[in-house]
Amino acid sequence: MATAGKNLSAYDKNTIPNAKNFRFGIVVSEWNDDITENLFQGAFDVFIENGVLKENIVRWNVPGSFELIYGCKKMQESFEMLDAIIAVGNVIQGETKHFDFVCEGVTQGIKDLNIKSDIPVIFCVLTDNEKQQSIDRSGGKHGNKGAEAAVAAIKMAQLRKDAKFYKQ
Ligand SMILES: Nc1c(NC[C@H](O)[C@H](O)[C@H](O)CO)[nH]c(=O)[nH]c1=O
Ligand SMILES: CC(=O)[C@@H](O)COP(=O)(O)O
Repeated sequence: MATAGKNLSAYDKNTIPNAKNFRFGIVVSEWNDDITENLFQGAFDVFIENGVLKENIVRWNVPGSFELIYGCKKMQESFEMLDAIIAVGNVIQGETKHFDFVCEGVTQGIKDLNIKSDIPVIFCVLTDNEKQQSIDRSGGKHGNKGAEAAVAAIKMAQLRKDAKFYKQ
């Protein structure tokens, strides 16, 4: 189902573990900050709704989505107690192929971070053909991708915790 068929902000609280003991990082791209700020707020609000303490949410900013890779890597290295990180960005097609390279680079880079580190990085990067699509997915008619990312972060933090338990 495409995004157009669902509300990105909708989730069943009964399927979400209580997150009061989890600690999260959010790395936010400053490109298209009118969009990325809404994505950040969507994620932040879902964390608070599910019991995360404000002092357990760390935010860093980076210039653009391509820098999310390095920013998330350094956050993994700097805060080993984090349970998950969300990478927040918004890439919008321009006149050239730069869009393709930024999107592919960020996608592969964040994938690599998930392989190399024990702290999961959630992909909250909108890769849109036009601005209206970004507006629609950052608190508009299709909900907020940031909310969806926070739900994923909580679920992955719980999976990571369960995996450590079974490894004992
Ligand atoms: N055009 C967009 C960019 N471009 C900038 C790159 O992300 C990067 O910061 C630059 O190439 C320097 O390394 N970034 C976005 O996040 N969104 C865009 O639409
Ligand atoms: C994704 C981009 O870097 C892009 O928005 C830049 O625009 P352009 O391709 O017109 O240089």
